[in-house]
Amino acid sequence: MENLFRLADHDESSARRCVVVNGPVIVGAGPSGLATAALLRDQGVPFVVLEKTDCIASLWQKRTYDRLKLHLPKQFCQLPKLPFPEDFPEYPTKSQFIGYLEAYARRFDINPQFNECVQSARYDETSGWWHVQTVSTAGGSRGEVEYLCRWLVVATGENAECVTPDFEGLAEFGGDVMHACEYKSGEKFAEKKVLVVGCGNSGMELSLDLCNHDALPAMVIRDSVHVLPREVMGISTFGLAVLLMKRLPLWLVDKLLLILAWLVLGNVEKYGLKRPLVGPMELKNTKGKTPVLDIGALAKIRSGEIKVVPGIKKFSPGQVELVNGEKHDVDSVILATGYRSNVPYWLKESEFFSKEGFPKSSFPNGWKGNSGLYAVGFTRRGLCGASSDAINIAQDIGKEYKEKMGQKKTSTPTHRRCISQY
Ligand SMILES: Cc1cc2nc3c(=O)[nH]c(=O)nc-3n(C[C@H](O)[C@H](O)[C@H](O)COP(=O)(O)OP(=O)(O)OC[C@H]3O[C@@H](n4cnc5c(N)ncnc54)[C@H](O)[C@@H]3O)c2cc1C
Ligand SMILES: NC(=O)C1=CN([C@@H]2O[C@H](COP(=O)(O)OP(=O)(O)OC[C@H]3O[C@@H](n4cnc5c(N)ncnc54)[C@H](OP(=O)(O)O)[C@@H]3O)[C@@H](O)[C@H]2O)C=CC1
Ligand SMILES: O=C(O)C(=O)Cc1c[nH]c2ccccc12
Repeated sequence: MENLFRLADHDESSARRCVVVNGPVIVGAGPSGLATAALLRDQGVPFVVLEKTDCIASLWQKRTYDRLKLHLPKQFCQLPKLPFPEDFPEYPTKSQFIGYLEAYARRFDINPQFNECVQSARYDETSGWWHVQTVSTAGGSRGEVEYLCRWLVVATGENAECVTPDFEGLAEFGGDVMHACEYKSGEKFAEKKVLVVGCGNSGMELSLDLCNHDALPAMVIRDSVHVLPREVMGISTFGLAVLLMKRLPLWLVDKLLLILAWLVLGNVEKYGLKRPLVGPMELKNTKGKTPVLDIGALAKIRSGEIKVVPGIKKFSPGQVELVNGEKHDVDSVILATGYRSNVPYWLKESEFFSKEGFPKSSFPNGWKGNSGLYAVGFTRRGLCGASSDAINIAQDIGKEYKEKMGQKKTSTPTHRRCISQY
């Protein structure tokens, strides 16, 4: 805590504390927050990382399934300043990636304040300080803390909250219902009829995992989806797309990807996988909708082991009714219906962030707002987008921090609850 001036209330055991941070507060200890912290550490800028769970990279540690692997080649997923170990495979496993992130935090001496959930953050124009309020998520009563800082880095991620649509009759369905983020393995679903709602990478990979555990999955595709092979003749489709995008217009890259997909996968529309009218990379860039990088689900769809069904009309006890009128018996439902940002719940700001909780300016301009506000990891470009933001942010804050340090001592905030300092 060498980087904090702690301003305690009347006594240490009191429920409210006020902490002045001589540097940025980073909200979230996922890959984005860690990358930003590492680059700040490298420049000698002090910071505090606030994390609502009890570990780093909670999405990866607590909210993903056992057999998950990165689906982009490793060179697109490593964070700045520390490459993956040489013996990592092309597509690292979840546990390898978590091990790498743990080592990353250790290497850059990043020690987040765990179990502190940011509930509100607002900028005080008069004083020029951000007021960041947290509440303890640990058992017991460590109480609430207010952090005061000049810079606020939002690193809470694009996947902070689960999207769980409100289907008619779901409350009466009676079987197991879970979101994809709670799914660990298909083991307990053997011989069960499982309805997987959604056909993004989660829906596809969970359906495949269910098949591999002898379950009977049916996957809901309510509209359309781009499925691409993860590799073409041993070359990563994503890597190829990145290379092509440097030289060719997006529409042409998309045309080439779709030709390749057709050559490798054939016509997937006959299995119910209607392609969107907009190309895969354009759709990712404009709507954030990630194309599916197939790791084997398509073969199971072809063989009929994964059934494809249209949108849901409603549920009834033990059954689902689809928009085409068909009714199916179902044992369990897995909602692979995506995620959303949680920024609108806590950040009191509407100039830089949209009401959906994403920066209004698109990549590469969405990392810096006004009054010392920053966003890392909201580019819809996965881990490589997060690294790019982190580099920009750390450079910018580093420069300002050094300027401020060069000036005369800046005023400490006057705040009614901040009565002492050390
Ligand atoms: C299943 C899955 C697989 C993926 N695979 C890939 C891949 O292979 N390659 C790739 O490039 N991208 C992938 N992604 C994209 C993913 O967004 C990134 O991998 C990465 O986790 C993003 O990092 P982040 O730090 O921005 O967000 P997160 O990893 O979500 O971290 C945000 C952190 O902020 C914390 N937090 C949230 N709200 C608060 C709050 N109010 N107060 C305090 N703390 C808070 C959370 O607990 C969390 O620890 C995948 C996503 C998912 C869901
Ligand atoms: N191995 C890996 O690296 C993996 C990576 N990921 C990544 O995680 C992120 C999140 O992926 P994912 O969880 O798949 O979320 P997505 O947002 O990509 O997909 C959500 C899916 O749910 C569907 N859906 C939403 N609401 C409904 C509804 N009411 N009825 C029927 N369908 C509905 C959507 O359909 P529609 O398109 O019509 O809205 C879409 O098919 C992505 O970036 C993905 O690439 C995920 C899994 C594995
Ligand atoms: O896996 C994800 O969620 C990503 O965001 C990684 C990613 C960024 N750009 C893409 C384009 C095609 C497929 C995956 C990605």
